[in-house]
Amino acid sequence: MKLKFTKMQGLGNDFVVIDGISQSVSLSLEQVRLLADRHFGIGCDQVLLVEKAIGDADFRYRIFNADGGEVEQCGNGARCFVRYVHEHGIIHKNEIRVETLSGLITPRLEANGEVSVNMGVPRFEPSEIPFVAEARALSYLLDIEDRQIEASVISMGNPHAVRIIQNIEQAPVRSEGALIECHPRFPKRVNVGYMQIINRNYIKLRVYERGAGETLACGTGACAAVVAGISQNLLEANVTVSTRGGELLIRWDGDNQPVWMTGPAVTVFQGEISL
Ligand SMILES: N[C@H](CCC[C@H](N)C(=O)O)C(=O)O
Repeated sequence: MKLKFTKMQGLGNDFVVIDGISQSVSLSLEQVRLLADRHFGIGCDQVLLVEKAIGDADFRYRIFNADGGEVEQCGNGARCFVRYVHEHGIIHKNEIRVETLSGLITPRLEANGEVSVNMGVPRFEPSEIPFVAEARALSYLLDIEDRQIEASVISMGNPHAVRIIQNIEQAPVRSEGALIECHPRFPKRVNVGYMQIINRNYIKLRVYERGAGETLACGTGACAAVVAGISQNLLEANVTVSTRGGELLIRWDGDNQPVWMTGPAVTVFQGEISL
């Protein structure tokens, strides 16, 4: 099967984007892993599939981690998605409605070239994450090897554990993140964010992503970290999130309000691969 693809990135979180509308695409777990492989394939953190909507939205947006697993949501990918369908002339309106496994999101191309996305309402009930816990709490203690660590647990459609740390450069992102990702209290595994609060409108964040490892940026991780900080009265409604790949603007007005994310989306190159 020959597949046309477009390589894109949002703050260094990189994607192979495939048009599943003009091409008939059916990807096995092994084929996704090959596309994502940085030595034997194209290389990316996630593979994004553009499909016709099932309902009355404009598109369906399918997301596969580098390990081949299909997941519910991807924030940086959503910005690249709207850039992709515009650049390929598939649609011309600036705000689009996109179905994901976790519900509808509305990415919007801004006049200044950035992209804003309504990422939906965060969820906190353990059963909605999913997370094994007696009751909902602002943070939880997890047994990791010979110690206990504290984390907030939030869903942005996909599951996130958020740790508050004092020094982002010394955060045990890969060693501890890998242990939390597969912790038995997360039946579907979890993305693990390490947040250093600089002030009430500025944080630094690193994320060990489920199914991809540490990435240069994680859009849903930025949303989850800001929600965790605001929920604990540590942050204001508008927060700049500094990631290793650059800055995201996140806004959340609390309670049942949606989280808004604004940031860049860049096309790197196009190509064709034989699978
Ligand atoms: N690794 C995530 C999916 C990609 C999320 C991330 N790339 C983003 O920008 O939100 C998960 O397994 O839920």
